[in-house]
Amino acid sequence: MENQLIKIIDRLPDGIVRQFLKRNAKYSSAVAILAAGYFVTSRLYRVYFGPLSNIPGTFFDTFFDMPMLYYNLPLGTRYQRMVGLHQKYGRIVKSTSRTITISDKNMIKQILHDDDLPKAWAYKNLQLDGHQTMFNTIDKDFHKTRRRVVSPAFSVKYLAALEHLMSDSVGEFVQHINSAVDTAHLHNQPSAEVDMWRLLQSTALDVIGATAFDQSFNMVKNGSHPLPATITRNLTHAALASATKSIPIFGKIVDFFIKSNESKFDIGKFMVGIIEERLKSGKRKNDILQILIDSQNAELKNDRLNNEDIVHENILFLIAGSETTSNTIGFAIIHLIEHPEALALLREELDSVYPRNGSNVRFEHEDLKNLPYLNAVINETMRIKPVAMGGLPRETDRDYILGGKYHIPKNILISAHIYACQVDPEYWPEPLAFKPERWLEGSDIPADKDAFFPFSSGSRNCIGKNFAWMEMRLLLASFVYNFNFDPVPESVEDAKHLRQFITYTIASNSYKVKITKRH
Ligand code: HEM
Repeated sequence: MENQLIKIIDRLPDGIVRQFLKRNAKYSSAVAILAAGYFVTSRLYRVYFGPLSNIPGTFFDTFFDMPMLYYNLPLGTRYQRMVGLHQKYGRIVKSTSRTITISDKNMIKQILHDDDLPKAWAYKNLQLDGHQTMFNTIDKDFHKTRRRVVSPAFSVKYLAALEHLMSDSVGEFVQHINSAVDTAHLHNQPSAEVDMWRLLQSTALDVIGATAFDQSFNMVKNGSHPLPATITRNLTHAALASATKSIPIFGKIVDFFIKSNESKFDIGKFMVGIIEERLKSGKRKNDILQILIDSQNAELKNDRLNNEDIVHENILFLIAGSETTSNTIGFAIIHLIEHPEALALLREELDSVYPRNGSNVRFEHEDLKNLPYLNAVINETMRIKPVAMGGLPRETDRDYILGGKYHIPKNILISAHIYACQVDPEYWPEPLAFKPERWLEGSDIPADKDAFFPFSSGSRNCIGKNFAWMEMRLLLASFVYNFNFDPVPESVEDAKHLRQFITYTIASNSYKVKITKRH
């Protein structure tokens, strides 16, 4: 041991430290042994007597406190491990010495709704250039003010005024598929092959562009736009940087890679251009941006959003409001393909409301919102394919009693694992089966709505919930009503490989279907 230590010291560059260590090699080895002993003892203490020692979990996780990246390899699969831990240890599990995850419906309600614990520190990693938004702030006062100012843009009444913008984008989506089928026929092919996953993403981006600042990105028409592409890239970089920053050299390499891959597109300039144009024109428009701009004349100073605040909130809407809805509808379509009996029931319902007369139908949300089977298909999809698959992390801001019996100290991260809760067999019979009928009145396997949190709960729940419902109903109804569809064989395979990156998605980001027109 002593000789080995001298060898190591010999490799160090000349200097006072090296000379000192060499002369005192004997003492140094004693110090090293003591340090190692301290490390092991303190970790063992943490496992068996630490603040979370009464919570079940693996010895390995608590002893080593492995960084998130370890379980995130291949990227986007951490949620699988957490689900596995819940299956093994139950509804409350320790995943590091300072983190627990819960899948008990009452505990989830307690932390998200009743006690409304603050969001965990990790959300700060999502603050692009350190800028706070309604989503990523962990400051409760900031959030309360920002949410109050933005809320009118998502009220049911205001959304009704935005419906025509949404419907225009959905109309483009239907038109795009119609043209693809016509082109296929011209080439003597019976059906068109369309990548639904990407087309839905493009449609959702067009919807959010049109409703957020009256400017569709024309993604469906043109296939790309630098703004959403840059935002996705920045976000992926932020997530990667946050997962690797605690690993010294690797973190630096990732940082270098990110800097050298930054997009040339200036999001701020693009967005400020739109805001300034609106202010200069003096014209009011019915979109989300107008509500944010109006805040600049608010009586209270804190209620006024400057241009930079508006840019960041709009970026947030693009992120939070696109893949969330498009992936949910993508998964709904996959489930309907796998369950032809459910597809037939949905078609029957839509056909009964809009009798087929050969002309193009423009769906009204007022007619769709109360359709039980349409709502059941979307709810059932959000139950087994929730957007927030990775969990919703909160942090204790005081010594805390969870579920009436677990003593949790301050500064512990508690993550609400909504997926594990939404497939818990005690709450949901046949938990992994896609059964829209559980959401229908009088069902013999009724949905346990208290164990269902797709939009979270409490003060930090999804502000875009009504927006999302309107868009998802319009999109799914239009597709199912107008088209027949079957997957291409590679896509059946693709759909088995899922990942949680920003949202829960298909790893290949692609799902191709063969489409024909229904009439
Ligand atoms: C199927 C669609 C959607 C689902 C399942 C969903 C789900 C969620 C969830 C679970 C949260 C809480 C996240 C957390 O605590 O970390 C959230 C927050 C949020 N969502 Fe959604 N979302 C959807 C669509 C949308 C849309 C369309 C928009 C906007 C146009 C939107 C905007 C937001 C915003 C701004 C927040 C932060 C709210 C706050 O902290 O006050 N979401 N969403």
